[in-house]
Amino acid sequence: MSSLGNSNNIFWQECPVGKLERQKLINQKGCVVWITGLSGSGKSTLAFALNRQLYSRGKLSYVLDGDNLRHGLNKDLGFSAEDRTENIRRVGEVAKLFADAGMICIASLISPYRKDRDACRAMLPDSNFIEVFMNTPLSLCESRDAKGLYKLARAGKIKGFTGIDDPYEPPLQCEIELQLIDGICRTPTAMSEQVVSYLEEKGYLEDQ
Ligand SMILES: Nc1ncnc2c1ncn2[C@@H]1O[C@H](COP(=O)(O)OS(=O)(=O)O)[C@@H](OP(=O)(O)O)[C@H]1O
Ligand SMILES: Nc1ncnc2c1ncn2[C@@H]1O[C@H](COP(=O)(O)OP(=O)(O)O)[C@@H](O)[C@H]1O
Repeated sequence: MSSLGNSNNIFWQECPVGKLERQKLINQKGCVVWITGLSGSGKSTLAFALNRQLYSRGKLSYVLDGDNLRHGLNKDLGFSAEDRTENIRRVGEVAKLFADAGMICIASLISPYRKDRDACRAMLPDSNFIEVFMNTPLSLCESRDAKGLYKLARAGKIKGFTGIDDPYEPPLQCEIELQLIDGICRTPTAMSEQVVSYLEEKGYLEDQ
């Protein structure tokens, strides 16, 4: 390829050590676990619980959390539709690199637009994109209000807050949906175990 996007005269350089070799070396299979949901739905909590459980099993994972990435890589982005799309695109590209390195990459971002999540899925070969939908009702997210942002959004002090005056498009089809059972939210550990079981079932935790 000699031209791509805004860069001209660039050529893909094939690395002599491939993904399969890297996976064999670290004995795991690279993939992306993409956690989407409203603010306060429990994305970061699940991401960190999963990170810990995988670590305990000797599997290396790394969390790309929306809040944290906005302190660095994405510090130039706000919350307009365009900026959110660019935010998700960049994190999708980074997650793809982590998965290519052989890591289990856990991305936890609101990622409110379906087309942006689907674009990230399309970046990953061989269905190595596992979308986890935190289907926590807005009323519960708002009652938690861990950062006080819903209160500010309701008071009109934050404009364009997801779920209040900005859209959230739930997945139409996702690999895992985590929701209340009989109106009760399960523990982060229980939710994380469900994700680990899925990874196990699909062979992501098998020795390579
Ligand atoms: N307007 C608005 N809407 C939604 N969220 C807001 C907004 N302003 C600030 N925040 C804080 O930013 C965190 C979400 O960042 P993300 O990068 O995950 O958002 S997005 O995927 O680009 O929509 C989100 O963190 P989480 O609560 O962890 O989801 C909020 O703390
Ligand atoms: N499974 C859960 N059960 C009870 N409380 C939870 C659970 N998951 C998250 N929380 C609490 O909800 C709040 C928001 O969680 P957080 O992981 O920060 O959500 P998000 O990353 O989606 O904004 C935190 O105070 C957290 O302790």
